[in-house]
Amino acid sequence: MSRNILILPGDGIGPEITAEAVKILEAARSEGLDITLSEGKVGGAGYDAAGHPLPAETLEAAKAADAILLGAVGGPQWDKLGDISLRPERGLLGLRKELELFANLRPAILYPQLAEASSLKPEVVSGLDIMIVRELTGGIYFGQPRGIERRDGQQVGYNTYVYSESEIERIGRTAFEMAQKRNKKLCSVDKANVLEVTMLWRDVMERISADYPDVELSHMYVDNAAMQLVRAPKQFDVVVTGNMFGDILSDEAAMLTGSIGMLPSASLNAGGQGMYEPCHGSAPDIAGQGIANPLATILSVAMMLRYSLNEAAWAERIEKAVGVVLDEGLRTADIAYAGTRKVSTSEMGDAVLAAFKAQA
Ligand SMILES: NC(=O)C1=CN([C@@H]2O[C@H](COP(=O)(O)OP(=O)(O)OC[C@H]3O[C@@H](n4cnc5c(N)ncnc54)[C@H](O)[C@@H]3O)[C@@H](O)[C@H]2O)C=CC1
Ligand SMILES: CC(C)CC(=O)C(=O)O
Ligand SMILES: [Mg+2]
Repeated sequence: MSRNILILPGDGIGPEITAEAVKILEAARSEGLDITLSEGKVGGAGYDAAGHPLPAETLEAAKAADAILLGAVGGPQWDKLGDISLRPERGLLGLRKELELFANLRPAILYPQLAEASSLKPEVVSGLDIMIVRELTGGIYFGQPRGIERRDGQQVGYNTYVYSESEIERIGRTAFEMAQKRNKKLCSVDKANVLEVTMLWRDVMERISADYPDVELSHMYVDNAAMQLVRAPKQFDVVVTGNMFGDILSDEAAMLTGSIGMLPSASLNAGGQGMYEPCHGSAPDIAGQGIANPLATILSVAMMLRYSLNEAAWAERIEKAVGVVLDEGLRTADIAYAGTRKVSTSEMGDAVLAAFKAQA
């Protein structure tokens, strides 16, 4: 049966990078992978077309899709919208919440060819392979109450950091299962020395660890984790953390792999449906210049094939194609250094496509 994939390019560099990833999906389809592609609008593009960052038509198509590929949302032209519920980022948050995509997997893997592009010394990062498991539908990004209001003659802004036991338990179990499939080491990152919500987080992680006796559970405060990630990142294998800490730590981890343009992600719900997107944003500073790195988006397609479509062999072909192109010395500007050949977004996409086809 044909699997139905919804493409949501979004804003800024979103359309540029998803176009390169779609080339790979179309090549796979022409070689026999049974998929159907359709496209929708989200974020600022959704607002401009339909007056809402998550148009009803897009939400309906997303619910019906077997998997979604999203570029990125946001941009300065929409930051001025007075009604914050209409801003592009709310479209993305709405999609995550409506589809209950609570488990966000962000693998920070250093391709050996990019050791020199990493922000850290090659010996500190060589062989780096961390899986960050970020809770995606709760925490401070969703907690109520939230708002900005006048109190005592001045404006006060507030958000609520809230997690229920069941929300912590389900992301915890996802992380323990991931650790079981990998190196049986799980580090839970919290701020349990200050925040009650993360004291509960730590207690739940401890309680459920009894069901995974083969996994070694450790705990780390988020400030220390941020420091350890740049001091000795290879001490981590699977990291589980809440929505905001995971957002921040994964951008930090991206730089260990050479660039934010290298980090793919999968956002999964309990039914295995998934949305796949690069970890970066819409990069308005480079949008329209044809210089964005499409590899995080292309690698997100590999994650889609592995996690939602159960097509690991196709996923491996994509990952291998990326390796071939890096071996050839091709680099977008963000990962270029002396001795490599700087290429545009579409040249990089075409090179990956050629390396992908060469494995047919
Ligand atoms: N998942 C999403 O759709 C996300 C959306 N955003 C939105 O994106 C907009 C810009 O946010 P920023 O904080 O600037 O984060 P950003 O991730 O868009 O950009 C940060 C820096 O990384 C660079 N960069 C990002 N992706 C790149 C790529 N593929 N290749 C080369 N360089 C790349 C950018 O040029 C910029 O200098 C905002 O509106 C923000 O809300 C931010 C993060 C995630
Ligand atoms: C809603 C997004 C802008 C949050 C984000 O930065 C991310 O998911 O990486
Ligand atoms: Mg982010």
